[in-house]
Amino acid sequence: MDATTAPHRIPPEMPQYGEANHVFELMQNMLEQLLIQQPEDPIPFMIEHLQRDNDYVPKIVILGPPASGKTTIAMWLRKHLNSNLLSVESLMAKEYSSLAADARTHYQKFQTLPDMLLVRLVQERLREEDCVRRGWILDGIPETREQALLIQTLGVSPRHVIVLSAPDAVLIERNLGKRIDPQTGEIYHTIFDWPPESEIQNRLIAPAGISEGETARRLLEYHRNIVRILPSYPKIVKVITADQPCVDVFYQALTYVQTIHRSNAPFTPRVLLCGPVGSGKSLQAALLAEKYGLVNVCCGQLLKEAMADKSKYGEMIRPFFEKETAVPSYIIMKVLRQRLDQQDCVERGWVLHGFPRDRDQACLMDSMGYKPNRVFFLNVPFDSIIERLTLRRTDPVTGERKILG
Ligand SMILES: Nc1ncnc2c1ncn2[C@@H]1O[C@H](COP(=O)(O)OP(=O)(O)OP(=O)(O)O)[C@@H](O)[C@H]1O
Ligand SMILES: Nc1nc2c(ncn2[C@@H]2O[C@H](COP(=O)(O)OP(=O)(O)O)[C@@H](O)[C@H]2O)c(=O)[nH]1
Repeated sequence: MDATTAPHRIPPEMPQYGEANHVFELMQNMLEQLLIQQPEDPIPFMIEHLQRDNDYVPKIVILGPPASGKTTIAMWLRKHLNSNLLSVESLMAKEYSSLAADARTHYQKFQTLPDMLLVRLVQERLREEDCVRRGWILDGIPETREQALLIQTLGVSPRHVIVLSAPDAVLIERNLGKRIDPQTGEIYHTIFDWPPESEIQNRLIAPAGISEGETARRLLEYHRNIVRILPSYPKIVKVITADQPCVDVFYQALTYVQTIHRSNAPFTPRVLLCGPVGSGKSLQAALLAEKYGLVNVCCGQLLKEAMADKSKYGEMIRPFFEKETAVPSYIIMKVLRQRLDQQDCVERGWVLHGFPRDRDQACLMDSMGYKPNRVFFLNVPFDSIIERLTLRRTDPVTGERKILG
C-alpha cells in the first residue's frame, strides 16, 4: 500500500495523553460555558475559564418531599464541600438585588413565585464569583418541570441530582417535630436532632407549615411534580432513603456527589490481565477481545510468532527458547512494542496477558509509555489451579485450551 493510501497512523501517545489530561472534558466544559454565557469576545473568556480550572466544582440539586431532610443534608454538604447553598428563601433574602425585591413582594402577596422569576434569581446568583469558584447546591429547586426546563435553557446543568424519599406518614409525623434556630437558621428536631445547649433549645421556634394538614398538602403537590421533573436529569439521579438517621443519609449523599460520571470522551480500553498460570487469563482475554472488539495480545504467542517468522527479534529469542531460559525483558518489550503500536491496537485497544510478570517488567512497560487503563488480577485458589492445569488440554491446531472431561 503506497503512502498516499496508507491509513493515517495515530501515534499511541495521542489517545493516552488525551485521557491522562482529561483534554476532552476540558474542551467540552469550556464549549458548554462558551455557548451558555455567549461572551462578547470568546478568546479572553476561554482563557479565563481554563485558568479558573473549576470544571469539577460541586453542581448539586437536592430534591425530596417536605421533611425529607433536603435542607439538613444540603447544609451539611455545603459545609463539607465549602460550596454555596441556594434555596428559595435564601435567593429571596438576597440584598441589593431588584429581582430579589420583586420576588419578596410577589411572595408576600401570593405565597409563591412565578417560574421565570425564580429561575432568573437562580441564574443571577450562579453568576456570582463564589458560585463560579466553589460551585453550588440547589435545595429543593427546581420545584416543577417548567422550572427544570427553564434552568436548563439558561445552561445551568447539575452534575449530581439527589432525590430523598420516605413514606408520607413518616414525613407528616416527622415534620411536627421540626424546629428552627432563628439566629443561625440551623434546623433541629424535637426527637431526632435536639441541640445539647439549653440556650439554643430555649430560642428554637416551630416554623410555619409543619402541621399535618399543611405537610399533607405539600406532599400531594410534590408527588405530582417530581415525576415530571426527573426525566430532565437522566443518568445523574441518585435516590436515597430518607427514612434513616441523618448521618447515614448524609454519607450516602456525600459519596455520590464525590463520584465522577463517565464522560462522553472517546475511550480506548488498554486492559491488562495478571494472575498465576492457569488462572484463566487466556480465556478471559479471548472473551473480552470478542465482546469489546479489542486486540488479544498474548505475550507468549507473540514470541513464538516472532520465531516462526524468523524475524530479527525472533532470532534473538530463539536461543533462550532452545535453552529454556527466560527471554530478557528488553527483547520482549521490543516485540510487544511492535505489536501495540500497530493501527488496530491503537484504534480498538488491547487486552494484554502474559506480560509483565514482575515489577521490573511493569516499570519497563510504563517507562516505554504503555499504560493500561484497566488492570485485573485473577486470584484463584492454588488447588483449583492444579486441578485446571492437570485437566487442561490445548488444541494443537487452533491453540484453544479446554478442561478435560
Ligand atoms: N434522616 C432524618 N431522620 C430524622 N429526622 C430528620 C432527618 N432528616 C431531617 N430530619 C428532621 O426533619 C425535619 C425536616 O428536615 P428539613 O427541613 O431538612 O427537611 P426539608 O426536606 O428541607 O423540608 P422542607 O421541604 O419542608 O423544607 C427537621 O426537624 C430535621 O431535623
Ligand atoms: N472452571 C473454570 N475453568 C477455567 C476458568 N478460566 C479458565 N479455565 C480453564 O482453566 C485452564 C487455564 O485457563 P487459561 O486461560 O489457559 O489460564 P492462563 O494460564 O491464566 O492463561 C483452561 O483449561 C481453561 O479452560 C474459569 O473461570 N473456571
